[in-house]
Amino acid sequence: MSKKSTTDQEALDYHEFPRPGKISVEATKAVETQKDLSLAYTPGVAIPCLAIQKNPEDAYRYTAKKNLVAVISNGTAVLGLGNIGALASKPVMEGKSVLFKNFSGLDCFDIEVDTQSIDRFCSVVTAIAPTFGGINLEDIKSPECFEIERRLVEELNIPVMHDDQHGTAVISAAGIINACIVTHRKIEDLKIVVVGAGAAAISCARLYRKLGVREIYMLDSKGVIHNGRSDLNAYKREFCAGGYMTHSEVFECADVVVGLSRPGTFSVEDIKTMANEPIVFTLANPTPEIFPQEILKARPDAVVATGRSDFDNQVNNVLGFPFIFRGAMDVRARKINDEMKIAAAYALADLARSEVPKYLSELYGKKIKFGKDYLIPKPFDKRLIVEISSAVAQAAVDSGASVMKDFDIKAYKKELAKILK
Ligand SMILES: NC(=O)C1=CN([C@@H]2O[C@H](COP(=O)(O)OP(=O)(O)OC[C@H]3O[C@@H](n4cnc5c(N)ncnc54)[C@H](OP(=O)(O)O)[C@@H]3O)[C@@H](O)[C@H]2O)C=CC1
Ligand SMILES: CC(=O)C(=O)O
Ligand SMILES: [Mg+2]
Repeated sequence: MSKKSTTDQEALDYHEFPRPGKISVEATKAVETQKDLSLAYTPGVAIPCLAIQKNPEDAYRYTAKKNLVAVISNGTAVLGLGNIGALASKPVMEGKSVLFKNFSGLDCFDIEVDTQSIDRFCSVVTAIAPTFGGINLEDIKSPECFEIERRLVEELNIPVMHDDQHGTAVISAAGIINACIVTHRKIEDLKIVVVGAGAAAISCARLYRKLGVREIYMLDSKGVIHNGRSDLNAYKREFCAGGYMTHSEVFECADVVVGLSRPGTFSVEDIKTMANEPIVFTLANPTPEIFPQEILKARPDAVVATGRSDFDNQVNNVLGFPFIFRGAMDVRARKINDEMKIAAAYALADLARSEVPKYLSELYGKKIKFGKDYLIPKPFDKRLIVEISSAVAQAAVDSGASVMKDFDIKAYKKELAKILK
């Protein structure tokens, strides 16, 4: 497969024509007569306003809040492109909005906030939060993203999740669970190298530990993170290797490498020294740390995944955020906790191991079957919304993140199945 599956001009044309951008707003009520206008606007609109003033819960009844997510970025870590600014991040945020709508039926506004100050960013998000039923933070650089998410989760009573952290953690965890099955490994025996020590890397490594992984080495732009370094923030310090180790040493006999950094941060020479059937996830976007064909040339026994849509095994948070928010919002969870993330990871892994519907094989032009080249479901799998959102909703109810009474997962699954019909 060539390194470039689409041309730059195709990408620009897609975004420009037939009208600029990727999203629009649609009305859900008719406003065609004087009577409609009197109901939708003044005087009729005053009635739900006053109802909501009296009982804020009524916002979920009379407005679009229940089904509306905000994708919010300050453009400081856009894909792997770096700090390109709020405005330049807009195509990515519009893209996430489209994916919310198409894959989970959630409506979405993208909001680009032009500030690098944690205080200012949090006060903007807090101020606009009443509009939304959930807030997906996106492409905010580390370490600021950790403090931003912590504060907003604490302050707001709707689900807030930094997608690059937790979406990525859930999907890569699902990929690792299934790669272990394919290569006959136990998760608790894995030696994992995480290349990158930013938003995605730290949260992925935290989730791997929660799944039972004991041996994790992390690298940042200065090398291996170890006790002897004095330049580490508190988040990186969680992943200190005991003593000094070289870059090459951590790769020796490693079972898994997860790249969450930028192109070229590790090499095929590193992969050559890994264990048999190495699990190699090169997840930097848009350009992976190493392209799959180079990995497979050096190590034909490798199990490989990227974050991109044009290769097999797309380990990308698109498999997470639409469904995690759908499940969390439908049961009015106040938070997205670890139980919900772990439930999502196992549900994703399980789904990949079940028989693949014919329409997916037709869409991808080949027979798709669980194995080395199909570790993780395809984004167009219509069962994702049913299986992942229901697992998340059930975990929210079981863990107390939602106080919903009488949650009926069977009935909920039936409702979910109707969304993409
Ligand atoms: N597939 C997917 O679903 C996702 C992929 N990603 C991708 O992961 C990458 C990182 O994203 P994110 O965590 O948000 O960004 P951050 O800016 O938070 O983190 C980037 C990290 O890369 C590290 N890095 C840079 N150069 C090197 C190097 N030579 N060796 C080792 N580490 C290095 C940085 O080190 P330092 O701390 O020293 O600066 C930093 O820790 C991006 O390419 C992004 O597209 C992110 C989310 C989802
Ligand atoms: C996929 C994604 O969110 C990223 O690369 O930043
Ligand atoms: Mg992102």
